[in-house]
Amino acid sequence: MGDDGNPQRVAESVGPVDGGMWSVRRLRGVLCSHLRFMWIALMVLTVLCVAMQILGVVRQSRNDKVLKQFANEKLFSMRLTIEFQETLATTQQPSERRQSDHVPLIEYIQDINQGMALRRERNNQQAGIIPGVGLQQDRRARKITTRGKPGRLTAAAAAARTEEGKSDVSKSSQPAPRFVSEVLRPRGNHFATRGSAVSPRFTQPKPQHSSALLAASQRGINPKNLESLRRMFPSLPRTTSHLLSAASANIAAAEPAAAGAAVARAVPACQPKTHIVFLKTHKTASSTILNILYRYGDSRNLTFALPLNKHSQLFYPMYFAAHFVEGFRSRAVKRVMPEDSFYFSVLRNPVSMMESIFIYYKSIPAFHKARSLDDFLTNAAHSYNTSQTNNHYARNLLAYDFGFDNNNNVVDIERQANLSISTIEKSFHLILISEYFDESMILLKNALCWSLDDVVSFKLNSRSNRTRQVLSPGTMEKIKAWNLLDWKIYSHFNATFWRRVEETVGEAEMRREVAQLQERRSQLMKTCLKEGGAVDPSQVKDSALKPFQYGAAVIQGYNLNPGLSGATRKQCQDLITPELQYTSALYTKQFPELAAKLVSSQKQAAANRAMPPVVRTRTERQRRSLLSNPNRAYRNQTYPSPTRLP
Ligand SMILES: Nc1ncnc2c1ncn2[C@@H]1O[C@H](COP(=O)(O)OS(=O)(=O)O)[C@@H](OP(=O)(O)O)[C@H]1O
Repeated sequence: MGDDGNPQRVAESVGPVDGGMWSVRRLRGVLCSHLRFMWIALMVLTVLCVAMQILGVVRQSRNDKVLKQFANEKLFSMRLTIEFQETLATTQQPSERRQSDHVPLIEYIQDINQGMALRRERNNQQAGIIPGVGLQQDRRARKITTRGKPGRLTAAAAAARTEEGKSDVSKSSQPAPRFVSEVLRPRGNHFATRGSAVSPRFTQPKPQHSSALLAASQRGINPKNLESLRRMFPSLPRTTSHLLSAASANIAAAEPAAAGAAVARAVPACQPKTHIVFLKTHKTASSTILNILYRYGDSRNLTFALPLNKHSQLFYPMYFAAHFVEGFRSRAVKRVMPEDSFYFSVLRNPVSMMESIFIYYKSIPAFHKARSLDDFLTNAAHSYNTSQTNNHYARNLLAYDFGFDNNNNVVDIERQANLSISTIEKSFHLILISEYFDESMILLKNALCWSLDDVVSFKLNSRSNRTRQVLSPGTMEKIKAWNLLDWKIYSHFNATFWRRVEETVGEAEMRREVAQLQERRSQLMKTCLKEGGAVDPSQVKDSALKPFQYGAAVIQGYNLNPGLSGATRKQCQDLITPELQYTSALYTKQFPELAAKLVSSQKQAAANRAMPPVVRTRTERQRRSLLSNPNRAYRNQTYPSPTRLP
C-alpha cells in the first residue's frame, strides 16, 4: 500500500514486474562477477578477525593464569623512582679489587652484645616501637642480606670489565635481585630510535652482560618465573642493553671545600659501587639521599637513568617501565640495570611520616576537607575513597611506593606484612631508616665502598617548624592503626637495621664514624652557608635554588656564602641544589640536544599562549600529546615543530 493506502500507487512505485526481475538478475550477476573477489576478500577478513579475537581471548586467559600465579606467590610491583649510575670500573689495582671480597659479608652473630641490645631497645622506644617486634624476621633477613654479598659481586663485575670492556656478570657468584619490567603487562610500546637522544657516552664500546636480567622496574619477579615469562614473551632479551655500559670513570670529584678533609676523602680498600638503584620513597629524606647520589655521579660523569622528556619522575605513580628512561630506544631494550646493581631504599616512622604527608599533600581528596590530621583519622574509615586520584598518599604510602596494595582491608594483615617484608628483603640489599640518617649513611658508605665525604649532605626538603604539628599520643596510635601495614614493615626493618649495624660496623665504630660525618657536615655548613643553616623559601635569594613548594608545607632552602669560588662554590652549590633543579641539570648534561629541543618547544608553547585561541589549539594539543605520551614522542623522533602563523 502507498502512503495513502491506494493499491494502484503501490504497483507504480514498485515498477513493472519484468523490470524488477531484471534488477535482481543484474544484481546477482554483478555480485557473482565484478565484485566477487571483494566479497571473498571481505569474508576472509571476517574469518581472520574472528580467529584473532579467539587467539586474543586464549592469550589473555594465559596471561591471567600467570598473573594469578604471581599473585598467589605474592609477587609485588614497585613504583620506583630509579636512579642509576655506572662506570667502567678500571681505576683500581687488582690487589684492591681482591680485598673487596671482605666487604660487608654478613655473619650471623648469636651472641648479641649487651650494650647494643640496650641501644636498640632505646632507639626502638624513641621510634615508638615495641621491643622485639620484627625480631622473628631477623634470621630470614640475615640469610637474604648475606646472599647479596655486595662486595663480592662488585669485585666480580669489575674484574670482568677490565678485559677490554667485555664482561660477563653471570660469572659473579651471587645473583642480585631481579626485576623485570613490563613483562607482565606488555603494552606493545615500541620506541623508535631518537638518534639525538643518545648521549655520546651511550655510544662508546659497551661491555656485554650476557646473563644479566633486566634489573630495574617496579615489577618484582621471582627468578624462577622468569623462564615461563620468557616463553610467553620471547622478546624479553637475554642481554643487557648496551646503552648501559657507557660512562667512563672520570674520577675527578670536586675538591672538598674545607681543609682537613683527608679522613673524609680516604679511599676505602675496596671497589666502589656505581651500579645503584635507589627506590625513592616519599617524605623519608629521600631527596637528601638523591642529592648524595647525584653529586657522586655528577662529579664522576656517571650516567643516570633520567626520566624521558625531562620529567621530574619516572612517571610515578605508574609502574616502572624501561621506556620511561631517556635514551632507551627499542622495546627490546628492557634491561635498564646490570645484574650487579646495588638496590637500596629508605623508610621512615609512619607516625612522623604521616604528619609530614598530611601537610604536604593537604590538597588530595582524602585530606582536603579534614580540619586536622586527627579529624581525618577519626572519620577516615567512612570517607576514605581509595579510587580517587592521589588518595594513595593518605595510607600506607611506604607499601604503595614499594608496589604493594596499600589498603589494610585484607583479611590477614599479618600475612600481607610478612609477604611484603620478605619481598623487600629479596629485592633490596639495604634498607635505610630516616630517623637514623647518619647511621644509615655509614651503612650505605660501607656497602657501596664509598668514602665519608661521598655521603655527607645537608638536610633537603625540610619543612619549617611553622608547618609542623605536635601529635598527641592518641593521634599517634590512630596513625599506626591506619597505616598498620607500613607500621609492620617499618618495625621490621628498624629492627634489622640495628642488627646490621651490629653485624657489620659495630657500635663503637658506628659512633666514631657518625661523629666524623657530623663534624664534616658542620665544617661544610660553615664554609658553604650564609646563615649557617636552612632558611624559609622567602629568604632564599637565588631563585634557581629555591625548593619546590607544595601543599600547606613551607619547604626550607639555603643561601650560599658570598665570596665562594671555583670548586668549593660548585661543591657547596651541589649540596644545596633541590631535587627538581638537579634532575633537570643532569638531564641537560646527559642529553644536551634533547634538552635544547625541549626548551625551544616550551618557548614555542609560551608563544602560542599569546596567540588567539584558534591558532593555539592545534599546536598546544600536539605539544601536550608529545610530552605526555613518551612512546609517541619516541616513535616520531621529534618535538613539535614551530607552527607557522597564518
Ligand atoms: N638528613 C635528614 N635526616 C632526617 N630527615 C631528613 C633529612 N633530610 C630530609 N629529611 C626529612 O625528610 C622529609 C622529606 O623527605 P623527602 O625528601 O623524601 O620528601 S619528598 O617525598 O621527596 O617530597 C622532610 O621531613 P618533614 O620536614 O617532616 O616534612 C625532611 O625534613
